[in-house]
Amino acid sequence: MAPIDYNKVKLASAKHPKPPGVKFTYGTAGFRMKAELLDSVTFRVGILASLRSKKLDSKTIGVMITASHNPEEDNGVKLVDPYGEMLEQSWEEHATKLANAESDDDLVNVIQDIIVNTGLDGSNDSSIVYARDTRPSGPALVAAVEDALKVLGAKTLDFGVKTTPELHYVTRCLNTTGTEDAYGEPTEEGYFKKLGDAFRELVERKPHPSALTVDAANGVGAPKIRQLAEVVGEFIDFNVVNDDIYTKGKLNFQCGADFVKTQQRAPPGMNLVSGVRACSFDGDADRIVYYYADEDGKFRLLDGDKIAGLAASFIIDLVRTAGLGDIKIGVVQTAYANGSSTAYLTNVLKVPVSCVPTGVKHLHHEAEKYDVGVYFEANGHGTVLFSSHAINSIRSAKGGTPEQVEAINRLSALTNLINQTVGDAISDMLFVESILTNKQITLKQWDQAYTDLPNRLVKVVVADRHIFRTTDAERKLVEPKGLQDKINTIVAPYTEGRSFVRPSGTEDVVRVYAEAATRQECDELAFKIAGLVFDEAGGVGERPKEFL
Ligand SMILES: CC(=O)N[C@H]1[C@@H](OP(=O)(O)O)O[C@H](CO)[C@@H](O)[C@@H]1O
Ligand SMILES: [Mg+2]
Repeated sequence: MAPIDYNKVKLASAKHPKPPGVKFTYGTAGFRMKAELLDSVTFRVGILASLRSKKLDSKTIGVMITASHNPEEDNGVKLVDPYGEMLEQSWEEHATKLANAESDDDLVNVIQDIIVNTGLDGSNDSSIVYARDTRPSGPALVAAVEDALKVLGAKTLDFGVKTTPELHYVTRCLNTTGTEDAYGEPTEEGYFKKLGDAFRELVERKPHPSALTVDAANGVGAPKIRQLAEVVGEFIDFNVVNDDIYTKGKLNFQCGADFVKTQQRAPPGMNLVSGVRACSFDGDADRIVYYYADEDGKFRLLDGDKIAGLAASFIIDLVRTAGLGDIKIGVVQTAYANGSSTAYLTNVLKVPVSCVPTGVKHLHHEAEKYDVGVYFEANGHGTVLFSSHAINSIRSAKGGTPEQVEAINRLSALTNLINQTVGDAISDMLFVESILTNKQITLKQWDQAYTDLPNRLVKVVVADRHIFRTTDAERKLVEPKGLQDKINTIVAPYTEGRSFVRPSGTEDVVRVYAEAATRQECDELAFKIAGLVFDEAGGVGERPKEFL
């Protein structure tokens, strides 16, 4: 217990000056931008982490240095709350204010304001765990965080080069060790052992599938899959590609989950012939998409929506077989979920589906409302949350018949296999593999659950995207006034047509999404709506072109 020494803070801060005039915002994914602009930001995020820990009775806070699927020259930093969740939203504003303090004196003022506003005790102890992905800019940014933590006397644990979900996992473990909510061993070995044991429980005694090609985006997922292979290698062969974490410029370049989802094709160089099973991680391994080539060699994507459908149908069957009918299952999506996936969940699986605004924190919170909440963004970020009611029901269930006992054991293993703190490419991959193994189905059979409607996502650059305001989980525009009526008129004649417009939370663009019964109708619709937005809302640069 020691009060904050503001002179020391100022001296340390002087070594991490804020680039004048730059405006920083703690957004959906924390701070993210060109790495060269981030030194002062990471130093200050170190301060914020310590304050957050002081506020929460010295619980351990996580700091992750990553820019996920962004280009290699970018980096970013975000905080993880004690149970492995994203930083509480009300603190995002404190993060933004700290990052934007122009001088060392301003910084001290902002710290003092945060202390007063949040009623925290500045002399409390603080505890921080931090990690980074494989970006070359990572070590220097970690050093900036360490400078801040040192000056505030925080207890620290350097978790090294890790995936984002590993950091979320360890943060929760550190805060629950010795309690009845104990989440696991707070080490990387503990993480792999937890996943490995659960996977073994789910797949042993079943015929193994063929090898899985894993595109690691030339990122941190590559070394981690090798470590995973040491614990699950007897059940599954991984063929890791795009695993070069050393050559400059390769991270996320023409590979990874974001490339595959947006380009709707395999990474160049991957030999995706019929019969190959493949998946892609993103740069910090918290997203995954699957894909394969059909008999004609045509690329087929199994995105986050398909994973949600597979997961929900598997869990519904297990819960039913286990006789645990009081466990209520729900699925959470965003407006970007393919209309066919929503129809499949609603009409075939008959499971409640909620639609929430874009961004994992919205999905996570909504999923907490169910006993078992499955959430996935179409881009492949998602997980399954089991409420304490569900976990208690599963753990205390006995089961009469062998089928019941087996279903209960499977559900219990799933609660350990699935990383419930955040979407996790490694955990989600093992989850999907265990379902495919249990059902003894191929990627093609999984794909046949429903057929995606052709869809297109277009970016439109406008003078000021902040004039766009939405409602109804971002599916309707409230402002600019009158624009939604015009969109409705354009969409109306299209079979199964749907289109919505919203400002991006991570890029300076407006996103236009469209889907319709055929590729041609979909592209025509996307083109018309993008053109409408450009014409009516101050489009900048080139007017959106027709898709050929
Ligand atoms: C259409 C789309 O994929 N949007 C992404 C993107 O958000 P935007 O607000 O659309 O820029 O980045 C978010 C953070 O990574 C991710 O959660 C989200 O799914
Ligand atoms: Mg990511």
